[in-house]
Amino acid sequence: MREKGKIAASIMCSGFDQVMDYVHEFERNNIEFLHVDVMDGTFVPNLAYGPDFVKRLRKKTDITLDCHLMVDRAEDKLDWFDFQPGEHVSLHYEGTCHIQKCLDYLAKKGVKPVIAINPGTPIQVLEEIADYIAGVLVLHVNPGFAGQKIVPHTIEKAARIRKYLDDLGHPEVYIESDGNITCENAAKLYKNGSDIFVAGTSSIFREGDIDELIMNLRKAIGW
Ligand SMILES: O=C(CO)[C@H](O)[C@H](O)COP(=O)(O)O
Repeated sequence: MREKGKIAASIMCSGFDQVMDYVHEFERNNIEFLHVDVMDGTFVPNLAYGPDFVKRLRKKTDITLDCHLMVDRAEDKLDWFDFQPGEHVSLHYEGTCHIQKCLDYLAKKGVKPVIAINPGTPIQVLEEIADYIAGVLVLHVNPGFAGQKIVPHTIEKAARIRKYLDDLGHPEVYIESDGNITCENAAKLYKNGSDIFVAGTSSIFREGDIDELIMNLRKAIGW
């Protein structure tokens, strides 16, 4: 039987003054992960949370952090965050020439290493690193900004990734979907094999009752 989908709430979508209010709502709703976007202004054309924010946030909540590093040369920056065992950290295939070394570094720290791939990156890049990853973060938008529209082919790309990982002998590697995860897109992606859903302005960070918004997304992903 297929497991229910999990939610990674994208804290970048909360506004600085509301971060902890949202975190408390997510704790009350048993949200599985807090997705923290780290942006360096070169890998993506935007700036977002840095190491101090990550270190403070982990002290304030028991929800598992799921840090998405949208940075160039991740190998120079991994030490800055003091990542803890059990946390999930995604690194972009496109952002470093030393991806295997970076993934290995995370695994040795007890962190779940996740590879992130942009919409235009072919799934075959997973072949050489499938042994070193716990998950694949599939970008359904070109990363950098909330509120974008899904790149259409990425919906079936999730299904191709699931099959590719299974064929490589890695059914345990999960798929996480990020970018324009509306309830409608989430339902299609869940059907195509995605396991974790980054919830941003398209689903839970919008006008309305937060419990209801979360429940609507949960219903789309097998609850
Ligand atoms: O990674 C991101 C942007 O690069 C955000 O986490 C995500 O896209 C926000 O969600 P939404 O697309 O629903 O606003």
